[in-house]
This record gives sequence, C-alpha cells and structure tokens, in this order.
Amino acid sequence: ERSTSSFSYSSYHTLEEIYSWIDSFVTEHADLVSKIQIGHSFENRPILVLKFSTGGSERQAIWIDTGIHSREWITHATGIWTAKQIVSDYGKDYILTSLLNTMDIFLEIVSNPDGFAFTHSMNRLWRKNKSNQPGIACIGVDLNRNWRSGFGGNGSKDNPCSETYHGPYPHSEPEVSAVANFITAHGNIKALISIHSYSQMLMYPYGHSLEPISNQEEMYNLAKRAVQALYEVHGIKYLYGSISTTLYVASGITVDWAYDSGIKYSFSFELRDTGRYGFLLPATQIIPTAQETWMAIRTILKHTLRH
Ligand SMILES: NS(=O)(=O)N[C@@H](Cc1ccccc1)C(=O)O
Ligand SMILES: [Zn+2]
Repeated sequence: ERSTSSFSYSSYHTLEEIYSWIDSFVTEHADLVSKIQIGHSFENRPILVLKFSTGGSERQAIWIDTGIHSREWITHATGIWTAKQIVSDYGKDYILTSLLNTMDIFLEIVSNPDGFAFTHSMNRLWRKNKSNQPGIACIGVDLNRNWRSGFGGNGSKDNPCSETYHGPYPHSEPEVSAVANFITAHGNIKALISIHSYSQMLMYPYGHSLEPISNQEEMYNLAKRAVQALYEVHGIKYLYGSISTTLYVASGITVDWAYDSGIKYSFSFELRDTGRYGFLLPATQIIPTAQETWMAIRTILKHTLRH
C-alpha cells in the first residue's frame, strides 16, 4: 500500500495488506500517529499497536483492541476504519479534539496475527492463536481465556482441543503477555475496549462471576447511552449489561483482567450480526458497522474524558 487512498475500507484484507496499510497510514499522519511493536506472536509475527498522540509524556490513555479472535474479521475492518475516523475527527469533533489534547489512544488492530493469517490460508473459522505444546495434538489457546482474572474458571476449558482452551497458565501466550505487559508498564490506561463479534452486545465485567463490579450502576448507564448512540445511526439494536448476566460465564477474559488492574471503564463489544451471517458478515456491512460502533466508542471516550 503506497498510500491509504487506494485502500478499500469496505473490503476485508489479508494480514500483509493490513500491515502495509498501517505503514502508509502512519507515514501519512506522522504528526498524530506512530507505530509501536509491543512484542511478537508465537509464530514470530510482529504485534503492532497504533499510538494516537499530540505530545506530552505518560498521558492518561485509552486502549482499544480488535481481532483477538481471528475469525471475527468485522472487528479488524472496524479497527482500520476507526483509525481513519480518529485522525479525521481530530480538529473537527470537539470530543476527539479535547480528548487527544490531553490523552492518548492505543489501537491494536491485529491482536492475533497468527490466527488471522490462518483464517486466510487454511481455516476461515479459526478462533485461537497457533501456539502448540510438545506431545499435544491440538493447536491454539483462546486469547480471551488466558488472562490472570478468574483464570481456569467456569467458561474456559483445560482441554487443548477446546475452542475455549485457557492455556497452560495465565499470560502463557505471547499475544496476551505483550498486551498485559504494555498496559501494566504504561500504568495510566483509563479505559479499555476489546472488540469481538458477533451478537450485537456491549458488555462490561465480570465475565468470570455473577458478582457486580463496584461501579456497576455507572457502567450500566454508560452502556445504555452508548447503545442508544449506536442505534441512532442505522437502527441496529444491542443488548447491554455485565458479561456473565448478558451472555454467559467466561473466565480469564481481557476485560476482567483490565478491570481488576484498575481500568474502571473496561468494555467488550460483540459487533454485528445476530447470527444470520455470523462470522461471515458480508463486506457491504463493514462501513455501516464501523460507523455505528464509532458512535458507541465516542460515548465511552466522552465519559472517560470527564470522569
Ligand atoms: N466473540 S465470541 O464469539 O468468542 N464470544 C466471546 C464473548 C465474550 C466477549 C468478551 C468477554 C467475554 C466473553 C467469547 O470470548 O466467548
Ligand atoms: Zn470473540
């Protein structure tokens, strides 16, 4: 990709196309965006994060990740569109402008590069990463079960052949430890948004237990406002609430670890649709999905900026 102007935001792309787009995007917006490598995957692919910053040092920041589950292609596509929206909103939209004048945004688009490459090469419905252990027949750990929060609990499996295999120990997976170490070292992340598909839900901790978080009321009301902002774009309805009560019990998940690490505004999205196409969402829905998701994300950013 020599320039992002020839990149189609309404198509799905390969890992190589996305990494190449990232380089062009950073070159074209060098005043606002930089590329950080926070680690490498099991198969030694770089793990890349876009940093949106207007300067300063150790500023409070927002973390957004997409693509933890490799088959959820709508999430990477939404991440790419969101990156473009952030740079075009800065200087125009008062929320993004005031946010980026005092805070940074980190956006990890391909959080599971090995799995993503595999969905293009061998198995479109691959979910996990590609790590393997000697003597074990099945490959891959579920990167949304490997976090040190309720690790190994209900809603995760210790069978390596399971789609929700939690891995041998917390943060055993390089794709998880890279993010956990980055966030811990940064120490000033105020909100975390981990984007999945599908089901059309906006959720917050906990997943590993039915116990309400301390700021449950605030999170419920914020999720309600975010879902309303999303609905107003294309009329798409989302459910919202805590993960364990809205969806199912799941242990070792990103947002529970984030919340327990002090990131009070930790959310997880399940994007379109509700099952008609599922993970095979047609590319014609990429931009409408990204547009409506942005309005929900913007609502969360606005609240974080003010609290
Ligand atoms: N995206 S999904 O189909 O895998 N569903 C997710 C649901 C989910 C999403 C966020 C936190 C906990 C659980 C999963 O990890 O099971
Ligand atoms: Zn997922």
